[in-house]
Formats: sequence, structure tokens, C-alpha cells
Amino acid sequence: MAKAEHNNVTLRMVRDSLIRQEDTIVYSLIERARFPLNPPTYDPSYASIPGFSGSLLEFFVKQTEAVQAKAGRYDNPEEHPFFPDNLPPSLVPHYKYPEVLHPAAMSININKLIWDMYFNKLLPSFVSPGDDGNYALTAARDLECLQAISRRIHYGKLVAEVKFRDERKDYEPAIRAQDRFTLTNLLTFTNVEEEVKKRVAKKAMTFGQEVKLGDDGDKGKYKVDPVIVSGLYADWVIPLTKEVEIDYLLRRLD
Ligand SMILES: C=C(O[C@@H]1C=C(C(=O)O)C=C[C@H]1O)C(=O)O
Repeated sequence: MAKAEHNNVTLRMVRDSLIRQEDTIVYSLIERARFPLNPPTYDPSYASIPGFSGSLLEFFVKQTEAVQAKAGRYDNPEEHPFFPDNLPPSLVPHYKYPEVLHPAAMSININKLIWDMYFNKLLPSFVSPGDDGNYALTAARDLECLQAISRRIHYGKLVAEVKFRDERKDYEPAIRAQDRFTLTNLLTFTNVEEEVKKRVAKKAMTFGQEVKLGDDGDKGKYKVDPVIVSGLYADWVIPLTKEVEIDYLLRRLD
């Protein structure tokens, strides 16, 4: 997001960051779709890794998150690990990120939900069946998708903070009443959601098209189905972002 002092972050700036994050999500899906499902990646019995029990995917994610934690990744309030328990401490100088969010934000991490959605619903819908043996690369692409989707959904904390500051008199009574229904109505902008769904489908068509030098490009053939990308936002990314917004707002006056 554009550099701003912590007290003048605008909803426009936050939305611009969400729009930019769409590119990362669409590209990560395109890169995962280069590989078939590669089932052994997720099969705990595929490899017996000394000192570890679980799938290659889990091994890859836990090991990667440990290295990235030591490199300071999770000092950034925008980043959320999938396996937060027992992560090693950062080994690098602490960067002073602007303190925008209420401290309660630290307790919000819905990556378990995101993990389950990704592997049980999304992945089977956009990759082809099959096995090409590239299990480590497959795990790496999966993690890139997970991290991009997680960052976007947890950005809901910043969206909620900006909305709260802009309309405190409307939000406070609903927060004090722990009124999720009213909070949902206050924070929902249906027009924005419709734009998001249309734009991500257009990005999937634009970024995922087959580019040919002649003008005989395969019209209508895309690396990832734009309908699936739009459906990901409609069914998961947007609802879970709003869930994070509400979870954050309910703690905002703690
Ligand atoms: C993120 C926002 O909050 C809500 C969630 C949106 C989304 O996840 O795309 C869009 C509009 C709002 O309903 C926002 O207002 O920009």
C-alpha cells in the first residue's frame, strides 16, 4: 500500500491495495495450474521424512514458514502464518511498521478456514487431474496461492479500522451491542463487491490468455477459468474478508 502515516490511511488507499493484490492472486493461480493435481504431494504416506509426520505439502509449508519467520516475515502485521505455533523468533532487526490496527488484531488468524477452502474446494476446481512428479514445485505453488489469498482476506482488519475511524458514531453502538448483523450492513458495499468480481474475471482473461504472434490466438482459452476466479472471490475471498472485518470490529473497543 502507498506509504502513509498511520493516521491518514484512506479507504481508497486500502482498496487500491486490494486491487493490486488481485494480480498476485490471479498470477499465483495461473502458476499453480501449470501442474496437475499431483496427489502424492498431499499424501502423508508418500514419503517418510525423518523427524516429521505429515504430507510433503505440510512439511514444505512448515519448513518455509520457519525460515520466513526467522527472516522477519511475520513481523509484518499483514502476514499470517498457517502454522503459527512454535514458529522461531525473527533473527533480523525489527522494522517499525506503522501502528494502525488495534492490538486485538494480533489474535485474528483464520488461515485454518482458508487452508480447508483451498484444498477441499478451490484446488480440485482449477487444476487438471494427473501426476507429473513435480511435487516440491506443486507445494511451492500451493503455498504462494495460500499466502496471497490469506494476505488479501486478513487485509479486512485494515479495511475495518479505516471504516471505523471514518464512521465511529455508527460503528460504536453496533460494536457495544456485539451486533454482527448491523456491522455487516454497515461495512458491506455491494457495488464494490460486484466490481471486484467482474475485475478479477477480466484479469484472469487478460493474464491467462494464450498469446500468439499471429491473430489466431485461442480465443476463449485461458490458463485458469475466469468463472472459477470470480467464483473464488464471490464464495470465499469476499465473505471471509468481511468475516475478518467483523471479527476485528467486535474487538475494536476492547
Ligand atoms: C473490502 C471491503 O469491504 C467489503 C468487502 C469487499 C471485498 O472483499 O471485496 C468489498 C466491499 C465490502 O462489501 C471494502 O469496502 O472495500
